[in-house]
Amino acid sequence: MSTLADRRYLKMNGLGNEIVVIDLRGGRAEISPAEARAVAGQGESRFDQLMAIHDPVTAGTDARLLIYNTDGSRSGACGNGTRCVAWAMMEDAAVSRGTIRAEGTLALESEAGLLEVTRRGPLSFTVDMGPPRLRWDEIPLAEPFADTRAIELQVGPIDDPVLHTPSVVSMGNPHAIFWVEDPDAYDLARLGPMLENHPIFPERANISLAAVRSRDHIVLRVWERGAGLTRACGSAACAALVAAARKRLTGREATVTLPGGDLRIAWREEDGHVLMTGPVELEHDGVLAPALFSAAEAAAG
Ligand SMILES: N[C@@H](CCC[C@H](N)C(=O)O)C(=O)O
Repeated sequence: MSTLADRRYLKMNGLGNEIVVIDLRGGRAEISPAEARAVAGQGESRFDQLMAIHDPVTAGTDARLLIYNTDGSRSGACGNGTRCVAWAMMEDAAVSRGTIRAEGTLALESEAGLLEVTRRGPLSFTVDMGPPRLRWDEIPLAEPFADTRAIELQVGPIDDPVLHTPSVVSMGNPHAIFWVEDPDAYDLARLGPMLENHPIFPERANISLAAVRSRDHIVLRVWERGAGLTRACGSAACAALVAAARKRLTGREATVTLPGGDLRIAWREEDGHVLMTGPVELEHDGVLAPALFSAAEAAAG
């Protein structure tokens, strides 16, 4: 029987980015890709990202996060999900273990590094997403590019020239940002899978269409690696602000408007860290039914 069967979960969202939070502290095993897909495949526990809270490894941190996409793959970062985890660890009676906190910070380790989260209000959090990675081999790309503000991409079947010169940024996960006049004018459900799996991205990439409306306003739509079209992606919003500031299209602070709403992003001058502020919402809590996992176990042999 899966270690996830009968386990409590929280269904949350960050600007409509669907997040499931599961507490696996107490030495519980990591979730397998098949288990993640089994949870994602159910109506009630459907997610864009599953955030698994594990025991901390590094002294001085509060927890370690493992982040799963709908297709069972893992990601180093998830901005919207990290805010949801912080809410659960400060506010949910079970996950907070009786230490409900109306304010304060949490230090969360992800596979991409340390994420510090500060509570701003009952449903509002700021995540310090750390510095962006801008070198071609940090993103990573399959071949060297001296300047990642714009790379030349060979995309045979796409004839729109603006879709051949994305900016690329890693926020702990790979992002390609295509600069367009109107993100809604493109069929992102068709372009997304083609660009996500382009051979220049050996670890695939999150694909954004971005329009700069003013020095402090970007409009964004995102096709997420491993999850598809989502209503918001926090790390993509951070990547878009960094890329826009590097191209001198905006300053170092902007509101990023996604289909699910607004995030405020700041690229701090002093230490180069990117700060993301936005809301969370609890939709329901539930218990994962053992039956969810029989198919996953059968498939895993
Ligand atoms: N929605 C997330 C990012 C999710 C991770 C992504 N799909 C990946 O595989 O890198 C966010 O809010 O940052």
